[in-house]
Amino acid sequence: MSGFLLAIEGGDGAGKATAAAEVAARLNAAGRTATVLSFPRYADTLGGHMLGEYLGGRLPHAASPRAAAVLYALDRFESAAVIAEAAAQHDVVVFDRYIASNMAYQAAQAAPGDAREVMGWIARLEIEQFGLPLPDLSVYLDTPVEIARGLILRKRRRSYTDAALDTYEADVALQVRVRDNYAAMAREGLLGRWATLPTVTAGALRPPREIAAAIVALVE
Ligand SMILES: Nc1ncnc2c1ncn2[C@@H]1O[C@H](COP(=O)(O)OP(=O)(O)O)[C@@H](O)[C@H]1O
Ligand SMILES: Cc1cn([C@H]2C[C@H](O)[C@@H](COP(=O)(O)OP(=O)(O)O)O2)c(=O)[nH]c1=O
Repeated sequence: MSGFLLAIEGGDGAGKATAAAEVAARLNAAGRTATVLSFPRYADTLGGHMLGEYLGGRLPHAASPRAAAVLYALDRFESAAVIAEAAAQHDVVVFDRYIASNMAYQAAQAAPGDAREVMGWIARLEIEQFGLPLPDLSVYLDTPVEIARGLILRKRRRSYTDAALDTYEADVALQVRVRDNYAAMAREGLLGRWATLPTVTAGALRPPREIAAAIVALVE
């Protein structure tokens, strides 16, 4: 594998998909080759299909954090060849969510005393057992929960649900714990190097091109 693996991370509605697309466009315009891989890959893997059922509330039982984590990890495990191919053919592969998403979200749903253990368990599952590559850099898009919520409501309809907010997005307390978990991962350098990028200055969202330029500067 040769390409630089850049993970864009953050809560729901933080602006990850927008930033990932802009970063790839900027890199391509500057003569580098870049591509975006978005996880979960709902339409492309068995794990992704099951996750669509789960997030759309169509599975009969709630899954425990570790069980849900296995589905997300399976979606990436099934995508290993696609990741390797993307990295072989591009200078930069931009992930719109990667392993840290699983750690942040599933630990946020574990019992408080079990959260750290769940994060470590997921990292070991995905890196050591499933053999997925570590990212070279993870960028945490730091968007306040109330602004992110407004952005979620602007998103187009998702493939797996007709609801404006999916099961996770509807839960504000969960989104706050997700933020805390990302902050801890970035502070402690779990899964490698991190950069935290505030997307709001003086109460206003920074334009996507400015956010993308800051990310490209970090990659370079
Ligand atoms: N920096 C920004 N300024 C204004 N609108 C944005 C910005 N980033 C994202 N959006 C809009 O907010 C919505 C959610 O953004 P998206 O990138 O899909 O978030 P995520 O992938 O983190 O869930 C989309 O409608 C998108 O066009
Ligand atoms: C990729 C990934 C996502 N998630 C969570 C975060 C989101 O709340 C949810 C769906 O991912 P998301 O990227 O928000 O999909 P969409 O933009 O189509 O709504 O899954 C995990 O818990 N683990 C993972 O590994």
